[in-house]
Amino acid sequence: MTSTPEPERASGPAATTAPGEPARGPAATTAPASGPGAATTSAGPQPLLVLVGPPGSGKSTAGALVAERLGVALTDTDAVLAERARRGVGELFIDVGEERFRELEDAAVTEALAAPGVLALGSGAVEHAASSLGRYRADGGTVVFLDVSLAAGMPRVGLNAPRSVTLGSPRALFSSMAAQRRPAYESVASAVVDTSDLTVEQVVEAVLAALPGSRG
Ligand SMILES: Nc1ncnc2c1ncn2[C@@H]1O[C@H](COP(=O)(O)OP(=O)(O)OP(=O)(O)O)[C@@H](O)[C@H]1O
Ligand SMILES: O=C(O)C1=C[C@@H](O)[C@@H](O)[C@H](O)C1
Ligand SMILES: [Mg+2]
Repeated sequence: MTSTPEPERASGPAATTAPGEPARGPAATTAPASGPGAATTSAGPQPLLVLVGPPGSGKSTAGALVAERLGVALTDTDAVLAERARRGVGELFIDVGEERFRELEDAAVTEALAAPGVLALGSGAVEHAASSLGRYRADGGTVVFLDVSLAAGMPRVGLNAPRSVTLGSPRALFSSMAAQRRPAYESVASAVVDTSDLTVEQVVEAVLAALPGSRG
């Protein structure tokens, strides 16, 4: 049976060291894949944890550092799709259209949920992936919803430019997309980390604290 307990809300860690330079544009899968990363169930290997959340919440950046701390590989489904398509995900999305993009993304998510390490999902993947993430959690997996406020997220994704009269407001688009997806993020999450006022290093600590058996 799928159990979906209420997500814990992790409060920010009290003291942190200065953050390292956040990683940008991670490869689809970063080494190493050894060490404690091979969470395995009777159904086979699965990631130690999965990160979901809106653009700019830090899934790729914090995910790479969490994977490094755990000594395991990071799989980033956006990077997998970009590598396979030999172009950026934004470009792929426009070239093939959303329906085909989601098919490719669903396949990448299914594969990644059967591999060890840390998994960062594309922001839009969660709506299609809810049932597979439910099974992953029922098998003991950890899904962390990295949340971010509009005010903190917009500058991170470079969408804080003034409103364009012809194209409309990126802020309004970001806001309505985030609101539409929030229930999906919340429903799949075993823990929530609000990253709005946290450094990347604090986010990493909060994510590590959400792992079962953590003393954080
Ligand atoms: N806690 C943080 N504080 C400040 N900046 C951050 C934080 N987390 C991430 N960033 C910065 O925000 C930008 C976006 O981060 P990142 O690409 O990791 O987000 P994402 O959740 O993977 O987004 P997307 O859904 O678009 O892939 C990067 O420039 C990153 O350095
Ligand atoms: O928000 C979205 O729908 C998307 C976000 C990116 O992470 C990519 O997964 C893709 O560009 C779609
Ligand atoms: Mg990302």
